[in-house]
Amino acid sequence: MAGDAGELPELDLEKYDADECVKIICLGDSAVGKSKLMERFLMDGYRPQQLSTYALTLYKYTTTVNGKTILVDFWDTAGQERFQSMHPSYYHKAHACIMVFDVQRKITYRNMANWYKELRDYRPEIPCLVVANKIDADMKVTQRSFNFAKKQGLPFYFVSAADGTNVVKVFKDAIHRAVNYKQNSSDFMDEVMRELENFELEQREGNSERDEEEEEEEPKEKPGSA
Ligand SMILES: Nc1nc2c(ncn2[C@@H]2O[C@H](COP(=O)(O)OP(=O)(O)OP(=O)(O)O)[C@@H](O)[C@H]2O)c(=O)[nH]1
Ligand SMILES: [Mg+2]
Repeated sequence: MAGDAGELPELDLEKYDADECVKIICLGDSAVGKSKLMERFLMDGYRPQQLSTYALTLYKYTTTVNGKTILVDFWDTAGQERFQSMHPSYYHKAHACIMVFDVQRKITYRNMANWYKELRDYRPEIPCLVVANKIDADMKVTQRSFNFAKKQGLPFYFVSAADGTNVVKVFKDAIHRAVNYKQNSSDFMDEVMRELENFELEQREGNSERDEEEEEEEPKEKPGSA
């Protein structure tokens, strides 16, 4: 299950040979294009027709930031309109959030405030990026001002999952912000998590050094003892 992977980042780090692991979540009403944006970024593709995401989809992606290998867990979920809010575990240990609305549907923009409130209840300080999707349907919308992001002091992007406009930029910015947040956050629980991860890393490194020493120290067979 996806949740298990989120709870065992140290195993993932080894498996993917990564230095750091970050979790990025996506929020927004149903059908605003969350899954399509991920599809566009991760697969560089876009299939026009697709069912809603059923529950939770977890995508793994590795990249390099400042010379370090970063494993990114992208969490995509579905049908928020149907559920109104997300399960707390969705927010758990997230390092950045991409909030999406559909420029063609006003209600999805108005609901940004609700999503943002819920996000802040769980993750008061993580970077949040606001994304206005589907600009390909009517380029004139980019002349309009959507003040929600500005009011909250959040970065804002006009994008299109359909033709790819700004998609890579949003995701790259989100990854950089997530890594930066993870390394420098002053949120108390994050600091505790960071200490724990460092402690586990040190222990693992200690163990593997000891294993190597033990291998070297294996008694050599005495000549003629066989
Ligand atoms: N024109 C246009 N249509 C888009 C764009 N992005 C998504 N769509 C369409 O919008 C619909 C919903 O996209 P999804 O990515 O499934 O939306 P979602 O936010 O993941 O929806 P849920 O999984 O139900 O929460 C699909 O029919 C897409 O083809 C876009 O950039 N432009
Ligand atoms: Mg979806």
